Amino acid sequence: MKKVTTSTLMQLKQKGEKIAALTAYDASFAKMFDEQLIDVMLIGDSLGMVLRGDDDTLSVSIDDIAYHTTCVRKGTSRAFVIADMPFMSYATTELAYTNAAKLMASGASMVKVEGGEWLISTISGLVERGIPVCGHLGLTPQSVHVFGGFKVQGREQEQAQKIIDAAIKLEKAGVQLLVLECVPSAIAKRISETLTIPVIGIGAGVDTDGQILVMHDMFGISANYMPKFSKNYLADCNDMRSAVSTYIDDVKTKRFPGPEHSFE
Ligand SMILES: Nc1nc(=O)c2c([nH]1)NC[C@@H]1CN(c3ccc(C(=O)N[C@@H](CCC(=O)O)C(=O)O)cc3)CN21
Ligand SMILES: CC(C)C(=O)C(=O)O
Ligand SMILES: [Mg+2]
Repeated sequence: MKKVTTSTLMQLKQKGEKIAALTAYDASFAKMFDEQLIDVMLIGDSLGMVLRGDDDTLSVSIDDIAYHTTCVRKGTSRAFVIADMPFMSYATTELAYTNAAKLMASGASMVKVEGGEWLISTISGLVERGIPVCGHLGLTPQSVHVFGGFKVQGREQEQAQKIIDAAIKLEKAGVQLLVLECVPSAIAKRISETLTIPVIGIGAGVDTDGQILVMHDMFGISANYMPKFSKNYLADCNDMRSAVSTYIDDVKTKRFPGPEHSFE
């Protein structure tokens, strides 16, 4: 089967076809998601919360992500695999190079970093050295203590404009994909229309170029809590494979997310 690449994702956006993504942390689930034709799998630093049971993502290490990336890579034959750079692993450009190299060597095809303006030179340096980068704006969970909680971002005009400007700058710096988390749907729509690269939303409304969920939320089994933007796809089918394929189908047909999973 033909592998999903950055060009495939770009083509999906150009054709107006939605990108379906899930987090994955091990080979068995990765294989199941891959067989159901998920487009993208992310080894998220959310593993600190859903696997380890922490209240935030801050204590996840580069070795944690590298280990789970190895696991996911072994279960994947088609999907595009992205690995999160954990908290402080890209605090300087030099650190970013060393740590991104570890994740690529573990089987990632792209790394994801949280932040805007301050990351521009790090991102262009990574891309110039051959490491594809995914941006992440809006609610960036590694800044939870700066935000004072997991709160929707971009509700005030000035803050919204900052996110829009950052998205444009990230694209210019060379990111080939952007995750937008917990921002008002109208802002996510505007950014998705403005950028050439695909925008994948989580709690960002139905008008982004794709959707991502934490797999445990999609199965309704998360240890801590269930964010409003998630949906339990096991609730009315009782079969994991059907839950995954219904989620993918709902993303492709824009049945997910509904207004009840989105913010104004
Ligand atoms: N299980 C899980 N799901 C996630 O989506 C997720 C993680 N863990 N860990 C890493 C980050 C943290 N995320 C979170 C966590 C909580 C909220 C939350 O409680 N949001 C409120 C909105 C609050 C507001 O209105 O400002 C909500 O009601 O959903 C949002 C994102 C997203 N990511
Ligand atoms: C929620 C997604 C986008 C993420 O960054 C994670 O799972 O860590
Ligand atoms: Mg993350």
